Amino acid sequence: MTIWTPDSWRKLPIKQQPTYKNKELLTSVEEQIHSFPPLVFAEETRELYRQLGEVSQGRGFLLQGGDCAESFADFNAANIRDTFKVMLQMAVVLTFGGKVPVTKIARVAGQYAKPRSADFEEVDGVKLPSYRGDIVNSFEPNEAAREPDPERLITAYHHSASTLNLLRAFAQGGLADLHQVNRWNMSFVESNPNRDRYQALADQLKETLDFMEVIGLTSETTPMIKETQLFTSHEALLLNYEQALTRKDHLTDKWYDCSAHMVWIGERTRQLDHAHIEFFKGINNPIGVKVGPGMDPDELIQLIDALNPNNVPGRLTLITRMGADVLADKLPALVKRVKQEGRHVVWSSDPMHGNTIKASNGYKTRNFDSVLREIQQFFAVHKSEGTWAGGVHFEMTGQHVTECTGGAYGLSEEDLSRRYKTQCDPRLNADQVLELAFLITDALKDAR
Ligand SMILES: O=C[C@H](O)[C@H](O)COP(=O)(O)O
Ligand SMILES: C=C(OP(=O)(O)O)C(=O)O
Ligand SMILES: [Mn+2]
Repeated sequence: MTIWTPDSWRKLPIKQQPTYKNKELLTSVEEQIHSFPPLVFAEETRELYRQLGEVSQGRGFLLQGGDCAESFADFNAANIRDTFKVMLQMAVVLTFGGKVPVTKIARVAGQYAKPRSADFEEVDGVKLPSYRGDIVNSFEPNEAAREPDPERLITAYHHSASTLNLLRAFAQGGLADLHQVNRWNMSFVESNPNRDRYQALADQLKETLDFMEVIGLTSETTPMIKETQLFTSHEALLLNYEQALTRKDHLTDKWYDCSAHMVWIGERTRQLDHAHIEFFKGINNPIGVKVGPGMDPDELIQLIDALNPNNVPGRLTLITRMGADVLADKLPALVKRVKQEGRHVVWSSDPMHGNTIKASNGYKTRNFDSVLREIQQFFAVHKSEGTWAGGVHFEMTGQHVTECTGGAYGLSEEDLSRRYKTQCDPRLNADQVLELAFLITDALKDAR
């Protein structure tokens, strides 16, 4: 048996890594990042681990969401604030409507690296190396911009640090006040074409807050009303970056990847004998793995054995991304087997990545109804298997983009060109994703 070290992954095959021309510069960048402060503190990560342990036992629900790919160009206070706001709005709806504590993890402050289906892509008739996320190369459609640049690792680190700094300030500094979140939700409901479906829940929430106020549970007397906790996460794709931020925690003498509270392995890099699985074995963060339609029950058990050999609740989140038409066929066997073997996992549904389509006008998109259908089926499967549908994982933004079709405003394929801003996959906009939160509360309440 080999001994795990933060760099033991380097001996194994690895997919989806950029090829840098300047290796010396790369090494020097890795050393610099290694000397930088960690982005998160191990103790916060342990708190998330504990909460996910509760989720795995059916006593909580996980809400994870954010950009497919954060971008350096969109790095500003308004974007960070709007992501924070919409996460909170959804969490309040799910907590109140589903009557269950909600753990919030954003895809933020480090979600910069993208695995791609192909090494090359065609932009306006020109064949170019694929864009692999701002931490690797530039979205600009020209050959020079697409060259992987090691300095981008440092830029990504600094952007992540300031993003996290602002998120922490928002979480503790008053922006998370429940009364405020409720006002945002009321205004969402009032202007929504489907307001009749959402009004009752919004009214009940308002009445509850009013009642709490009357009996003295106010923002002044009750810190829980005005503060919140938002954890960070990203796909830990570039293992050199993750290694540079992996630190030994002196309280416990254990290794933590301090680039985010939670990190996950993508669908394209979860081969059992490859580098990503090796790296994840040794870090003590709560971790996730994407599980696509190609997964079979034996392989899943081997994956769980590798990543959570001691079967600790909270350690492992399985993020299923099957596609609305495939889920009913593929998920039950996986869920049955994991249950039969008594493995503690958080089952979370990513209803985005199995439902990506190309619109007739060429845009990569997803339809609101397919997304909703995948989530509903996810709940239905867990209901019939007697397991807990533990969470949802969205690609979303607080911005009013037009990247996914459908929703209350009936976005059509023709609307996509109006505000199609994503640098990778299409995100649900603030209205669409909040609508989903309202629409899944019944399934959540029923599951409970
Ligand atoms: O976010 C996920 C992947 O990076 C993305 O879906 C890949 O997209 P592609 O198939 O266009 O490469
Ligand atoms: C790359 C992603 O997903 P998957 O690995 O499931 O394709 C993603 O979450 O952006
Ligand atoms: Mn994506």
